Amino acid sequence: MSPAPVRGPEHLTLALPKGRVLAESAALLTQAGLPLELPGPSRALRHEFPGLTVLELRNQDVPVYVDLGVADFGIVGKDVLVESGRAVFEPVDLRFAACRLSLIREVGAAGPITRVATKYPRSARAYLAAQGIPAEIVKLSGNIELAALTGLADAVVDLVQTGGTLRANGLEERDVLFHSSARLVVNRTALKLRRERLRPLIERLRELVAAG
Ligand SMILES: Nc1ncnc2c1ncn2[C@@H]1O[C@H](COP(=O)(O)OP(=O)(O)OP(=O)(O)O)[C@@H](O)[C@H]1O
Ligand SMILES: O=P(O)(O)OC[C@H]1O[C@H](OP(=O)(O)OP(=O)(O)O)[C@H](O)[C@@H]1O
Repeated sequence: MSPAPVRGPEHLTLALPKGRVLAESAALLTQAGLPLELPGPSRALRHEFPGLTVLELRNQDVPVYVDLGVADFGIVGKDVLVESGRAVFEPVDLRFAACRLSLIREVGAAGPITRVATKYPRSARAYLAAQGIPAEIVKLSGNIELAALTGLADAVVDLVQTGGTLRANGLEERDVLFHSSARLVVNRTALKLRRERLRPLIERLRELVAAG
């Protein structure tokens, strides 16, 4: 493990997820005054700007980097944050990437739920326990809806936004576990050590979100 570079309190390290959250995060942070111009398609995983390092991560890794303090702050979906179980400070609901985590079955499916497929086992387990449903949970990595279509599972827990994926596949939403949107997350120690930069940034993001 190479030692982490020593950075002064004026330097910030930001964790951003690849994928659908990236572009809007970069646009919002630019509006908030960060010197952030991510390159187009590139294999680079770390980008350096004046006073700012940006790490490009998988969604699930953002809470890990922020909680362990390798990144001072980041942006990630509430769904991923809940699933991570990490108690990072979550000062701003950024409102974009809005969707919900739902229980889904084939249209008209009846009978008990005995096996549930999901990318969100922790959230699914908590929900099933609260409902008193003693189902097995199968962790999958993507295209979760296919598990209900193929009989791998008799229900799935997955994200719904427009409902287009459900309609296209003869599935229906039976319950909503919780609503999700992108969140600003901040390492608690960094908030103290780098407060002169992080506090104004949090305030600016709050204002931008409130202004819609
Ligand atoms: N259809 C959707 N509409 C709106 N927001 C969504 C939708 N699907 C996912 N999201 C939100 O955007 C986040 C990132 O989604 P994305 O599709 O980029 O991740 P992914 O490619 O499935 O994840 P990874 O490859 O990192 O496992 C999700 O965690 C969720 O908060
Ligand atoms: O209600 P909708 O508007 O159809 O959106 C929901 C779909 O969007 C996400 O998938 P995504 O397109 O990111 O593909 P993925 O399964 O590879 O994550 C999610 O997993 C659902 O499948």
